[in-house]
Amino acid sequence: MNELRFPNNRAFDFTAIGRLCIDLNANEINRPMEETKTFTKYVGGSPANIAIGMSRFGLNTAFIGKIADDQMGRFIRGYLEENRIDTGNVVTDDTGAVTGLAFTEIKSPTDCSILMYRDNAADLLLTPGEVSEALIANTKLLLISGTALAQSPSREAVFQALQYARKHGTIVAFDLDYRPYTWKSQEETAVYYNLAAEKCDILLGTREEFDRMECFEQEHGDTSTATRWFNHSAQIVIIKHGQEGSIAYTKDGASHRAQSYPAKVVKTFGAGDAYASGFLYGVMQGWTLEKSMSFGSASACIVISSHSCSDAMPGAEQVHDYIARCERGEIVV
Ligand SMILES: Nc1ncnc2c1ncn2[C@@H]1O[C@H](COP(=O)(O)OP(=O)(O)O)[C@@H](O)[C@H]1O
Ligand SMILES: O=C(O)C[C@@H](O)[C@H](O)C(=O)COP(=O)(O)O
Repeated sequence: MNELRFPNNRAFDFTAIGRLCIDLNANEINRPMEETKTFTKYVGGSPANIAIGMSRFGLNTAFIGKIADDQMGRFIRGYLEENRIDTGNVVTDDTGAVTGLAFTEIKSPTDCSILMYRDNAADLLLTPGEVSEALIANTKLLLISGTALAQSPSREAVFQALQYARKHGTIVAFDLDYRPYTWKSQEETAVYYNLAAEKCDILLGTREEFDRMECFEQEHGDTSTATRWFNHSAQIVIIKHGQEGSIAYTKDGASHRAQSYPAKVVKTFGAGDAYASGFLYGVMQGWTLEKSMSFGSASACIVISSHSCSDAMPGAEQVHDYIARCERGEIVV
């Protein structure tokens, strides 16, 4: 059973902290990057995608992050505002840092990769002093994301946000979102991931991401992962297994396995972000874990059947409709 109690009477349902970037998704799909000539620009960055998803579900959403003082940074701010996300805590960098870029290569629906350009990226320059205690105190659910832990000062900014969340009883979800870029070593990654994860109420990651975080542990496996984090603050641990679905554990010892829905896949990236927003939305509505996981899984299908991640984030009606169509056998792959 889900024992989480979200605080009442807060202006914001959801706040995400971390990366605001640009995705440049290949227009000529099903071919390698060497043969790709044109791209479509979207707002990207895993926490940005999740925040956009939450806002499309109708939640009052805010973002804490840092953008470059350039055309890309202004594009990101404008897109968040168009999507009714509060940008009062999105700071503009004044050091000449740039916007992180993710060029996506779509070789086939199952063979996708990302070429990241993240030298001197503005998002990693967020400082602890730029994290608003008032906003976190006025938020029901805070999302942190692993990549922001990769470098100072954004690493300290996330720990400061965690401290404010604990102080004010704000629930924290941690999407492990491990990206090899910007981390220096496996040990560094594991140490900071562990320090953050032990302070969080909900953990979401793929099996590979949990393995990386738990590289100092002897035992690897979904059950031992869940037990380990329940000895800290976690109430819910979700382990995602791609097309094989996902498994959720709750602190009372229950677990639930969700199958994925059929999808006409264009590209695989964006699945995790859409799943996270769908699942967290469900949990915030007080739905059962089963229903929340199904909603996340269907939301993931909608995004992987589309060209973008952020722009394709669905509204709630669209997700309910997708589930209904799957149940009627209308989506055949
Ligand atoms: N090929 C697929 N077909 C249908 N659903 C998928 C597929 N890949 C992923 N999903 C859904 O998205 C969820 C998250 O995907 P996963 O690949 O595990 O995460 P990430 O994108 O973070 O690596 C899965 O639990 C599943 O419900
Ligand atoms: O997170 C990024 O910087 C890139 C994302 O915007 C990108 O679209 C993506 O890879 C999403 O990945 P996933 O949801 O973890 O599959």
